Amino acid sequence: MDKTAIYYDIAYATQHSSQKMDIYEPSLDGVEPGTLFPLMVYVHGGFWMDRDKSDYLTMGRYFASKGIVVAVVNYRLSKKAHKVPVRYPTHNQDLAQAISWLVDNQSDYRYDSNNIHLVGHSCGAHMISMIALKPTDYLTPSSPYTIRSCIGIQGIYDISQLIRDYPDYISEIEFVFNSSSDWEAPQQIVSHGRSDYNASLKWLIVHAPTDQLVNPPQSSNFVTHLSQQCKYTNVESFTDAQGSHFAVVMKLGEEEEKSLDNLRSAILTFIK
Ligand SMILES: N[C@@H](CC(=O)c1ccccc1NC=O)C(=O)O
Repeated sequence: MDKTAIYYDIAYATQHSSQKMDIYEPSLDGVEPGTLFPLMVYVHGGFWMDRDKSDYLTMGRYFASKGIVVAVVNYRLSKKAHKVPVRYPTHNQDLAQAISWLVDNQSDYRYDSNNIHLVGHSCGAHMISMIALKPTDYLTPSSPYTIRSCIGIQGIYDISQLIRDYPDYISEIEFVFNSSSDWEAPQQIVSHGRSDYNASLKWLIVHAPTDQLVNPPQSSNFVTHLSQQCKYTNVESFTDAQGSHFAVVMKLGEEEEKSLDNLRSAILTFIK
């Protein structure tokens, strides 16, 4: 029996109804009292404008069944229908508020806020990387914390390059940004060095060669940037995953999806 406890719709801020997350807590059966689990913060993709935490229910349950607390975060989305536009970098600021909330409220849950792992898919990988490279620009918790690793999956890291490679995307994501200067150098993530807050931060950069929506050089170039410009010494690239841009993460928690066994175990080994 799956004894994962799921806490739905926990509000981490009060400016907007999207500022909520679902927290999956592993069963405490057979676990020594006082044990603190690692915390995975999962950030969904959807081009900063679509999708929802509820798509990741099986993924949350899966990693919780392996002894990880999982927080699947929603953030304000840039919707064309919004009267007051939500624009970049609001998404990053919401994610930062979620992480800060998790650090400050750790005593209510069973995770260790010195053992945080950020996982982001597609634009979510861009979001976690922005925060991990410049944590003090974003994070404001009042308690100590350590982000130990970042796992980017089918990530966007270089928006200018993405638009050069897929010119049609500009009309889709234009309204996410105030202007192109939001993503041109020097604001570009690939122009950022690291801040020296956490030199031992580990990176796992995952990209399936079968991704048709975001091309794998986004990831391989970011790996080079992290090692050469940022001088991170623990950067791993993982390309042994099969599936479309979204299938890789939507099916990640389905154990019957054998083609994702390698990725599941790579992530577990990386976090543990
Ligand atoms: N908004 C659309 C498309 C989308 O998200 C997307 C399309 C091309 C490349 C990357 C995408 N998403 C990244 O977060 C969707 O949710 O499927």
